[in-house]
Amino acid sequence: MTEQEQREQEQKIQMVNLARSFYERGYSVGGAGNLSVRLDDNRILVTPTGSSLGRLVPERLSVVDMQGNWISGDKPSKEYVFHLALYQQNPNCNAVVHLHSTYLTALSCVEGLNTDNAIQAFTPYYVMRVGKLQVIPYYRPGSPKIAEELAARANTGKAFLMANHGIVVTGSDLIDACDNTEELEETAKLFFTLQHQSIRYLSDDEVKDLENRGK
Ligand SMILES: O=C(CO)COP(=O)(O)O
Ligand SMILES: [Zn+2]
Repeated sequence: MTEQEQREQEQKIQMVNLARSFYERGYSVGGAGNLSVRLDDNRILVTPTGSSLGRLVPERLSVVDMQGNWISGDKPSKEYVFHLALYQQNPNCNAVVHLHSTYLTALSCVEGLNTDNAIQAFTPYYVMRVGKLQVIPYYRPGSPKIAEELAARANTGKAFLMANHGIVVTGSDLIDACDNTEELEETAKLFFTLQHQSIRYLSDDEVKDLENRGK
């Protein structure tokens, strides 16, 4: 096995393990959600369409090239087009997570969200990991319009709430994208938990101080 093949095998096993962990902790149900990661040679590893995140198999994960040609594995997720759009537009994006996780999906169904940032910061890690949560309009799952919306915003943030659908989060690698997603889901959970409280949001200065520090 070449070094590249070895690394690719490790990335496949990592995807299966992280996806199963999401599934086991209730972040995904049924066949919902999809993950992808950038491989060498302009190729993308993506979860197959219709697959449960709890039961992925390394050898069956799909590989597509940057033009969207299906190279190997099972048929790729119907959302692979929007995953590709993010990789094509943003060279720093190396992994993408899409989930219908409960609290973020609940938030995606709320009327009148601020589409520039659906959650104003009230905890530091939200700022440090994600920063802001833009909202893209509703399109049916698999619509090429989702890719257009994300391509236009690919360099403006890491997290995108898809109205009445779920969440898309990017990262520097798959672990980073998964950690960003978990932080965001937790933030949405806190947001609903605090619904009837008056929240002390972080001030602009407090947010700026965090933005300059990274995570
Ligand atoms: O979440 C999904 C669609 O938005 C799941 O689709 P796939 O099973 O094709 O990945
Ligand atoms: Zn979906």
